[in-house]
Amino acid sequence: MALKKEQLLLKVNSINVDYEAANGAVHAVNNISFSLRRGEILGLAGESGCGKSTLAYAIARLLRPPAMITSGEVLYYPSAEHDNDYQTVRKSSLSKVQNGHAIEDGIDILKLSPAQLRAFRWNELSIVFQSAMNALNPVLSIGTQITDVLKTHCPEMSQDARTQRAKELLHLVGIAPDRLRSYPHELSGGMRQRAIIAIALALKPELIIMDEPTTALDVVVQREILQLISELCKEFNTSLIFITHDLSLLLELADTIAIMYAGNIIEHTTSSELYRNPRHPYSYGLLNSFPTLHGPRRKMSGIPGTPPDLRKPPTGCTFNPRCPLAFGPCTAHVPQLIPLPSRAEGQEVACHLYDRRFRPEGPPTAAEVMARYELLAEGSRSR
Ligand SMILES: Nc1ncnc2c1ncn2[C@@H]1O[C@H](COP(=O)(O)OP(=O)(O)OP(=O)(O)O)[C@@H](O)[C@H]1O
Repeated sequence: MALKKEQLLLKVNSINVDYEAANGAVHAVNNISFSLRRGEILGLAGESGCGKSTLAYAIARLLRPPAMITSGEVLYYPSAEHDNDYQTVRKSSLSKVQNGHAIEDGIDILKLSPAQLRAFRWNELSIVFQSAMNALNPVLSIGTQITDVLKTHCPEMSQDARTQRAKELLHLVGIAPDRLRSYPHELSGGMRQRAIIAIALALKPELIIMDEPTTALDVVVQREILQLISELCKEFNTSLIFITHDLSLLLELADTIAIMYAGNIIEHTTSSELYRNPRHPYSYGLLNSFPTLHGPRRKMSGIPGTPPDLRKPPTGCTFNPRCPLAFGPCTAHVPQLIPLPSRAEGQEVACHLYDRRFRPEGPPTAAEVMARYELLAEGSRSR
């Protein structure tokens, strides 16, 4: 999607990640490119194993062997303005990360040295992992865990100022500041998740990555946490990459959604556009695989079949063996993620059905896609 320069926070260019294995490399992320605005909440969705975590961890430089980033760049454009409280800290962390490069040119995260990465993490980017609730240290109070982050990254901050900041952070995430002395086991699941979010926000990073942060919580608490995340991102203009296989969550939280399939982004658009007009047959199937709380009732069909083996993905479009609308070009050519010409919001789709060279009559209607899915489902039931 085209962005004004000052809005741009992250630009991922043609990133590829493989997992090396004795029986062949797993192509977990395949030539993915996208941009992220300041303050944007981007949801990454797709079935288990499609590469969501690998992509996010590649951006954060958290992958370890056998994972290998084989090519690409991840350009980061931090804001030139600094929050008053953190002016000195950010200035010094950024100058380490920049290493003489102008911010306008972007800083390639993939080229940062270990020392630069240390300055980059927490200050510029923080991460909330899967099963984050268990990431808290059981033998340290919540307050100590927050002040430890501040101590490591803002050594010049006094103990009193750190405690004050920890109280502010707890208040921000809806935990009473007197809980500073509580240990993780004394907090409910939802409160522990809030504490994790407080830690992620401690140094006011520009970007947070959250990988399935709410899956262990019940639905009501999950909604409360999502609401909190959304409010905090808006308040601080923080960008968020939120990973989940639960598309219904993303439709409520995210500004934009990238749907992944077998290591590729196959559709990238706004949440509202995806909900109203999914374009890729896979997005359509995914949306119709779960009930939504709002909007018109959809007939649920699911997507018959399973994702491919990423060591030997099918030729052409990787979704073609499961696609109810696959036709000639789908097995022969790899579709590229390209903007739909008529879409002002920059909806991008990687599907030959939208390529007039292959389908001069234009893409199928939603009713046509649905009818084909039903046929496919009937076929797989009768087998
Ligand atoms: N250490 C590893 N060695 C080999 N293959 C791996 C390794 N880790 C992940 N993979 C493979 O890489 C692909 C992408 O995995 P990844 O965890 O990124 O997917 P995901 O979409 O985040 O899945 P989930 O929703 O289940 O977390 C999968 O096919 C997975 O089997």
